[in-house]
Amino acid sequence: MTDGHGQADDGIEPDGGEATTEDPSTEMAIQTDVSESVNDSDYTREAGTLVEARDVSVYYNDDRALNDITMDIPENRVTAMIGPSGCGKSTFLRCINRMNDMIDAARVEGDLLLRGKNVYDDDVDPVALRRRVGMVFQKPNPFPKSIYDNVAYGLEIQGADGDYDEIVEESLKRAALWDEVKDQLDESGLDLSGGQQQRLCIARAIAPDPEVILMDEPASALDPVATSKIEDLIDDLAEEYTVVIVTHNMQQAARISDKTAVFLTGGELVEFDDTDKIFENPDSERVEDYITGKFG
Ligand SMILES: Nc1ncnc2c1ncn2[C@@H]1O[C@H](COP(=O)(O)OP(=O)(O)OP(=O)(O)O)[C@@H](O)[C@H]1O
Repeated sequence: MTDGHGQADDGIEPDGGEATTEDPSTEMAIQTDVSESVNDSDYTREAGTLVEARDVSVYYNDDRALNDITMDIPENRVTAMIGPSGCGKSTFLRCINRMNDMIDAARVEGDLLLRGKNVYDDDVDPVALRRRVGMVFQKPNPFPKSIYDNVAYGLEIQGADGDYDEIVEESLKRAALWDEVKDQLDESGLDLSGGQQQRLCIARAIAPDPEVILMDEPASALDPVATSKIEDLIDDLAEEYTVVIVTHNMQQAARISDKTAVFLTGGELVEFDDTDKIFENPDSERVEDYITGKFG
């Protein structure tokens, strides 16, 4: 994000310190698991849809950042959100796991349903929700802890059951990092390369076994080789998870996503469709102009 709401390097303090919207320790605080209540279905929905936005608007104080967004995000697919800077992509992403709750000025209107349950209902615990909706940020933000502890940390503070060694190994494998780090699990996560750190953060997001993984420009701080690994990984992840990714890179959206949502100035969702359709034959002239680089 480029609008002054900060990167995680000033907020990641697993043993204390101020929480930010990009601080994974915030998401992982010990809470009673109310995931059952999130699963209760109050709504009918289209088969294959995991996340539904219904007339979602977001305001920061009096300024509207998102304008009546309605869209269905399919399960086990990669959905990309593209659009010019400031059009509300990150704001929308943060609606899905209620990270906007941490921004005092933010107010969300409308319904945001996960498996048919409005995540903004009073009986939904945002921290339990964030175990089901993991998040990976633009800049890799591992904890200043060992590789092992980076992945196990969230499990520990949640008091999660299970064999942590097994979960750590499995998460690192799913994040395509295991082979590179299996002999150095006790070494600091901060000593890894940027691309490895980002895959470590993905392993950390996977460890609690979420249903959705939100990614906010996960490769924009990485070199082309590391970016390519992350893109391959995203493709693999979609076999098990629903991935929603914000990217500034249109080629990346075209390469990795099944669906693309185009947000334009004013926080408007102008078109949402199969990625091929958006890039080859969009309905909206404004989308065509954006895709072809006429503005934005
Ligand atoms: N914490 C905040 N407080 C006040 N305004 C905010 C905050 N976060 C975002 N905004 C405003 O909301 C609008 C949408 O911002 P958002 O970061 O969601 O856009 P974006 O499309 O993700 O942008 P970028 O591509 O630059 O990251 C912008 O006008 C931005 O200035």
